[in-house]
Amino acid sequence: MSCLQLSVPLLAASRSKRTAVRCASDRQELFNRIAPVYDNLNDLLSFGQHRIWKRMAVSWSGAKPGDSLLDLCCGSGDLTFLMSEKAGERGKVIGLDFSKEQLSIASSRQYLLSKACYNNIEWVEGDAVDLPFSNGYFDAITMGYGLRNVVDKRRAMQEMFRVLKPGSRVSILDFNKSVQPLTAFVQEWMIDNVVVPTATVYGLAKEYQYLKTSIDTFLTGKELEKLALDAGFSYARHYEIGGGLMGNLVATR
Ligand SMILES: C/C(=C\Cc1cc(O)c2ccccc2c1O)CCC[C@H](C)CCC[C@H](C)CCCC(C)C
Ligand SMILES: C[S@@+](CC[C@H](N)C(=O)[O-])C[C@H]1O[C@@H](n2cnc3c(N)ncnc32)[C@H](O)[C@@H]1O
Repeated sequence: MSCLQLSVPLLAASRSKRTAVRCASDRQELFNRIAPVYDNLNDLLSFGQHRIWKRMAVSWSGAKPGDSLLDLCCGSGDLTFLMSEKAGERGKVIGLDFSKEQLSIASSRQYLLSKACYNNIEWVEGDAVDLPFSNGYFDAITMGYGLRNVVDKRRAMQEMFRVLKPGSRVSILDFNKSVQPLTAFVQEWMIDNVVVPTATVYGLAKEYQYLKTSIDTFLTGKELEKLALDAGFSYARHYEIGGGLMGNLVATR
């Protein structure tokens, strides 16, 4: 069984350093594989709603003109481009990801979209659990659909705390691991009966089946708030959006 199917208890029990590294590389390869169709499938499968959820995440980050901003697990750059528009030409945005293919798509989109402010973007290949930035460097951080995919979530939260300026915010958008049985049922039904069958057409059934496992083994809103407070954040609040299917954690350093 690949670690894309392992539950957290199994993963935690067998978590040698080697297992965690293999799991991270399995996920890195997964996002490299889906990179060519990732954006189109997100638009198709959420009827474009994911763009609204991403705008909400960026607004909650408090990003403003002239800021130094980080979009963590940037993928193809959706939130990076939104943060770039917030920072403006006086600001700067770093989009960090460990998938070469996702960063390649992001860089191509930057060229094709060719908005003046997008010159403030720098793409960095790196790991969310070992950020190549000094302490207290960023005015705001976004992380869209990334935390659920990071093996060592605690370490990633500690790194976000470290590189944020005091009083600044992180805004973390992801699927919501709902405690409401009906919401959880609808989310699972959509993935099983719409998302995976659609992904199967592109030969990516396994990759999108991982979505369900990763949500099942994710943290609830309350657990995410505790993760942030344990990392040192002074304030943390998780908001359910998209009818409870998605959630956004806002934490202040
Ligand atoms: C932007 C979205 C998901 C990004 C995403 C995150 C991951 O961790 C993945 C892992 C493996 C493969 C793909 C992804 C991935 O795409 C959210 C929207 C896209 C979703 C794929 C669609 C989810 C459908 C919802 C469960 C129901 C939507 C209801 C609709 C708004 C009426
Ligand atoms: C679902 S995509 C999200 C992309 C983008 N933020 C968005 O909202 O569409 C998750 C991204 O997280 C990246 N990722 C997962 N674990 C990571 C890690 N430990 N370090 C850096 N990037 C990571 C993957 O390569 C992938 O591009």
